[in-house]
Amino acid sequence: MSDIRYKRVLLKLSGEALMGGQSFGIDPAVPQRLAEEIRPVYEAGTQVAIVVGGGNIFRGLSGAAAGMDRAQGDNMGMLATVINSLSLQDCFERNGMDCRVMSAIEMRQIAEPYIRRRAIRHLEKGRVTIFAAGTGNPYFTTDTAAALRACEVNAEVLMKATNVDGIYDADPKTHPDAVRFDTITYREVLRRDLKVMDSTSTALCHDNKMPIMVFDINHPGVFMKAICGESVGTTVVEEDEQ
Ligand SMILES: Nc1ncnc2c1ncn2[C@@H]1O[C@H](COP(=O)(O)OP(=O)(O)OP(=O)(O)O)[C@@H](O)[C@H]1O
Ligand SMILES: O=c1ccn([C@@H]2O[C@H](COP(=O)(O)O)[C@@H](O)[C@H]2O)c(=O)[nH]1
Repeated sequence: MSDIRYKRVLLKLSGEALMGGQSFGIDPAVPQRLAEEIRPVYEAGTQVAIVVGGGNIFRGLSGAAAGMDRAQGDNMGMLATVINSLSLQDCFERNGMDCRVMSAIEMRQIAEPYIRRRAIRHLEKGRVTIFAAGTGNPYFTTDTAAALRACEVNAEVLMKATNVDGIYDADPKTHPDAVRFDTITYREVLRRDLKVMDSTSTALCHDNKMPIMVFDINHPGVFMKAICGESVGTTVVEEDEQ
């Protein structure tokens, strides 16, 4: 294995991936596998911040499509991310990792409130630090929360761990002939309207020079490879880096 390249990263985990083989909720085997994926990185001393999605439980847009008030649905979606965060914390702790959950929406009995300086302190002490409840605002996504928190805690890279092995020229789930990029610029992701991340999160990363990597978390060892700077999916870069 090559040397560790990144000392502090923000890992965005798909909520949908937590379902495993189920159609809803959390398959306990998935947090366990994630713990096994993250532990070598934790033990190697890389500081790991995490944002997890909520798509396995609720998305505000789906609620709105069914006639619900959008902001109300988004609040439910943010609470879904808290459930996922607590599930991950429980599993990570059982796997010997120190872990804290910080919520963008105050719920002090079950999670610390998100305070940027405290978050950085947790990371400096080597605790896996999970940022729950998205940005705390409706009309956003956890991808945008991940971009925001990555910038706030001075992460070196935003790693989007998902169910696809990178960014394609079309959604590979609906276009089996789609072609994967090894690298692509932020502008190109936005221009082509590629949906692997929402445009707000891509723009935020671009404006703040936050590198993005997208890879398939279902490949064992992929997180450590990414931490070592190996090419494991797609990297989003500036024009002059291509
Ligand atoms: N051009 C593209 N390249 C790669 N994936 C794409 C593209 N367009 C759409 N996708 C889809 O984006 C999804 C990746 O994001 P993910 O499932 O992590 O979604 P999310 O909304 O961030 O997660 P969550 O489940 O937490 O709500 C894949 O399911 C993939 O099918
Ligand atoms: O800042 C945020 C983040 C999320 N939401 C709501 O939560 C769900 C789940 O997040 P995903 O990114 O889709 O996994 C999302 O659909 C929004 O409804 C939010 O309102 N604000």
